[in-house]
Amino acid sequence: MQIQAAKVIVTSPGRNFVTLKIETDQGVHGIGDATLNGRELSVVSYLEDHVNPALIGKDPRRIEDIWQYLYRGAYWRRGPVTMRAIAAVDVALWDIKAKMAGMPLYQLRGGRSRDKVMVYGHANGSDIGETVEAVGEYIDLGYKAIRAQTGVPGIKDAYGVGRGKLHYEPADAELPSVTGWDTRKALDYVPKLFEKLRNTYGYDHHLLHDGHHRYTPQEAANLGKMLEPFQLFWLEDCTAAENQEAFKLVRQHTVTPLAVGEIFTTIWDCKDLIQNQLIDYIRATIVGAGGLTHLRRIADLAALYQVRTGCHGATDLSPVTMGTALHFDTWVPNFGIQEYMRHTEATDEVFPHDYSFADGYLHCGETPGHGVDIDEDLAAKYPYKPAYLPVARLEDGSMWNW
Ligand SMILES: O=C(O)C(=O)C[C@H](O)[C@H](O)CO
Ligand SMILES: [Mg+2]
Repeated sequence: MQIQAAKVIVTSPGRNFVTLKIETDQGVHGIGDATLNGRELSVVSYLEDHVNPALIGKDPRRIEDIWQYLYRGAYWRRGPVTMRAIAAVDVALWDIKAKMAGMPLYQLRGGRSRDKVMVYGHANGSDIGETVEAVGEYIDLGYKAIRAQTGVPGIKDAYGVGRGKLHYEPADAELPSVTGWDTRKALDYVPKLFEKLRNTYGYDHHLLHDGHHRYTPQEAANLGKMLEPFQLFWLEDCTAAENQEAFKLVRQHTVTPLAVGEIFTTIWDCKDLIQNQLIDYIRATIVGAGGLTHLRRIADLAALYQVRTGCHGATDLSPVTMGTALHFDTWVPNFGIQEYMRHTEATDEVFPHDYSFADGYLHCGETPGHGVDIDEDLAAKYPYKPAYLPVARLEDGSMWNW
């Protein structure tokens, strides 16, 4: 069996997605997601110029060997561009293998560990009142877990505050737009949101919050401590995770559970936080961290330390990643939760898929493979549109973490 063709499809049904399609001499094809929000074309070039030519003629069943060939063979290791390209190849090959086996992907991983996958949705509003209302709408939709973000008086376009109710899309400008940040104001306002949420809806639902790398370790510890009475499911990216020693300070001061890892690209980024038990949930995901082959290693390491998974699932991860993540989530023993931001209808049409949402849970389908495909004719109707994530600046003009 041989790989006959590998092509990259760029489409923008509301936002940009990069998809790799691998075709075999047996008529079976597989697809993988290679989307890197705001830097999409760099992965297109990595695949078209440096990876795809080397795939032709290879045996698509040798997934592990091809993974190692692309990782070790590049010499230049890790990084978001390399690892997304590898992830796209890896997922397309697993799709092919599962289709050849006539099985849904989770069966090849070892079968079901659970019946359904608990997800969290994104509730946001321009102030506490609006966010409380948005959380209520998610509760009405059946969600068991909800991430709550609020605008903060005095901060221009605080992180996480979308324009629509169910869809949140920060990458919306041809050049990065400038948003603001002020830790003092956020530390005063955010705990009040969670107090109001618990007073309004009680403690039956899981609540989550994303600090989006903005607090210093001391400020993050302070926030975690102030949020303790409201029993969050997790506080995410409370401080930047380049210097992972910093998490010791956060951990010493708060028992609020911590989640990190949506920008991690390999097990090496996760290792110290996991082994030192400085986090409770690892957010690495299929497209970000080298595909199913590599994410499974991260999950197994995490299991040794009672760290659970919480795969990133924002809208910049295509339905291909969501479908594959759901097969992973259905199998992985140390599952925690799955993020689920709904894609737009146009995106769902371009990527027909068999997963479905009911009562706060996502269910992966039983179609052989990962259950997601791409309608190439429809995809061609939505050409690439440059779109960037915003940047953040403090009031005095200093650059800050977006
Ligand atoms: O979903 C989250 O937790 C995020 O932080 C979303 C990110 O801002 C988004 O994926 C960036 O492209
Ligand atoms: Mg996040």
